[in-house]
Amino acid sequence: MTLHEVLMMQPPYSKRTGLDKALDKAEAKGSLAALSLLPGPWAEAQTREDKLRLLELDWMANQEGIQLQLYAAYQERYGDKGLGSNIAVPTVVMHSKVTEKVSPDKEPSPWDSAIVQRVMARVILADPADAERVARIHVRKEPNFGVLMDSVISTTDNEHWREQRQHLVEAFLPLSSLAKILPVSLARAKECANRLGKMAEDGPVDMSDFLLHEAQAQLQLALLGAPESLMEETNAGIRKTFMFHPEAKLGVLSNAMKEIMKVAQEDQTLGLPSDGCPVRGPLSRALQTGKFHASTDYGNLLLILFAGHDTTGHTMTWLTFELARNPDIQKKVQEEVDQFFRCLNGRDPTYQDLSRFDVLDKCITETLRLWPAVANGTFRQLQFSEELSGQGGKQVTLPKGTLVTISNWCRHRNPDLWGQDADNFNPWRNFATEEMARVGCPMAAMTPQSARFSPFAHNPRSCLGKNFAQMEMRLILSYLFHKFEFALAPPYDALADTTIKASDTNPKNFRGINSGGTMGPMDLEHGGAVSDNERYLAACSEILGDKLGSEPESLRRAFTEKGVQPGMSNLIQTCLKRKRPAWMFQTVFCESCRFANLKIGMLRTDTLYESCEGEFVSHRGDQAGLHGSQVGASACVQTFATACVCS
Ligand code: HEM
Repeated sequence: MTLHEVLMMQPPYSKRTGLDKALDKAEAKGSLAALSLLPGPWAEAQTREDKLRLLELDWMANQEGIQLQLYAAYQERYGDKGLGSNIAVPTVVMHSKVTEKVSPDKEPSPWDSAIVQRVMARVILADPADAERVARIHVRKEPNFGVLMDSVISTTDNEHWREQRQHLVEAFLPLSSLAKILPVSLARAKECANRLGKMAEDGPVDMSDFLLHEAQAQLQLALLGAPESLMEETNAGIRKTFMFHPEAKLGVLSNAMKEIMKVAQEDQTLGLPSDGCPVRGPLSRALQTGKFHASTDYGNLLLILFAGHDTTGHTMTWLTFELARNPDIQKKVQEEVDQFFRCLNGRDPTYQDLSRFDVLDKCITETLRLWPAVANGTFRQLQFSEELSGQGGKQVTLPKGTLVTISNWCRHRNPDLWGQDADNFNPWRNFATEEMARVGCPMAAMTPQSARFSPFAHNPRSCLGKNFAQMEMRLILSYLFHKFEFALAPPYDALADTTIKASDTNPKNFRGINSGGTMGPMDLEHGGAVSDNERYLAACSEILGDKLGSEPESLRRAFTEKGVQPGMSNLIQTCLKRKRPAWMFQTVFCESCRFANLKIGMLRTDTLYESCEGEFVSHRGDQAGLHGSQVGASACVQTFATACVCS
């Protein structure tokens, strides 16, 4: 099993055991210093109760996928530059931490890490100049992607990042790699248009699911060189696991990874440009030839299976959604793609041909602005102290180690940067030259970016897969808009003329759900919001007052009628009374298959407090039938279950 699969067994809301202690520790360690330097909700939190409520709301908003909208509401309420205000928020983070005691007979190593929760301050950088500068010079990541081990996206060691990046980048070179694998991508794009035609015969199609499937297919077939049968077998299962779908099955993701690794190891026809043979499945080849530790290869495959499909699938879904809402623009795209195919006069497009698009380019760029699939942008931890813009234009100095989120959401939606129509889809807006992608030429390697726009993050730690994403999106979308006209089916048709605002904190309204790292559309057919949003609504209304209209009042009444006091502190206290054991993980690597085994250990919460200084880990292992004997107070952790995929 992968750690991601184990996390899938967690309840939607973590048990808040120890939040009080964690807050004490954070205050004692100075981890909340940024909260007094920048505007934000903390200044209004008069009592300890208020502070705990803020932390609980932040956690719940995260679980609901609405955290960025909440931050936008904070910016409008507490900052003096609206969505352009740098603010600071208190938050509960999940950080990976090298564990000293995970195995008594073994020295700690970077990949023996546990996921720990801490209370910390997070700065949301929204001032465009500050955002760009910090992204470019503070390359060090926050350690919040522990599930991905020490992969290129997650490593906090800048040298290790550089080595991986230099090695993997060859698979994404526009002319020497992508142009060579385009025929595989193209064949799948044609197939996808046929597939949609058949599906549409039975009525409306869930385009989000369809496009996520196609993006996963493109990734496996073209970049990883996997056989079609393996792709079809694993596609849906991998996606369900990543989205914590209720039908997701344990072991599906790890078995798929094992099979894909096997192909990468055994298929002699795979090649990178530098191998001097035809380029095929270049990314699989790159994953095999890096000479990195197995934890790095494992993390990179896991990362690529997720980031390589989810981002692109969501971007294409948002684009289709916006064109369905804007039939005039859709018509212009259709005219352009029809003309594109006419010019080809029956031959297949090449990579260079993709440079002919203009309207489609503009629509993709506008989609990346309005609905940035990676809406969080990037998470950094300051490598040295940094001066940036505070309230009233005053410069403030943030200490080294401060957590900084260079969020795309607020900068991409800021009317001061984009005009009063910032919440609307307008591909004709005045994008700067450096914001537009150039696809199909050597310049395609450039990252589309500016101070106000960074859908793929800023260089040097920008997206590695952007060139592939730009290529596959143009292929898929040109075939789809050549063949089909898209309209919104019920219940989505009700959204035809609505403006979806960046700071709408009501989880019941249609919105982007930013969960698991990417922002996809809310599913109106299967219950809408993720979970439990009455608690979120009540907490949100306590903190943002009238932001949610009258609804919270009726909820409050409903709570009172049932004899339940609304307010998060009750929930926290209830959890505190129930002392539950917690879980810890260690991943070790099999000598023969270099693949991961996950060891699952159980911790006593009281022991954990002593050993981990107020940090806590909690998982619902008991619900997954992973019972083990509880260890004595003297030992910190006992490994009792090993899930090996090499058998
Ligand atoms: C529209 C599609 C995509 C968008 C909007 C996107 C966006 C991003 C963003 C914002 C980051 C920075 C994240 C962070 O710092 O935490 C990133 C990193 C990354 N992306 Fe993408 N991505 C897309 C497609 C892809 C694809 C198709 C792949 C692989 C096949 C990929 C692979 C990566 C990798 C490996 C990194 C880490 C780079 C590093 O840290 O040096 N992405 N992406």
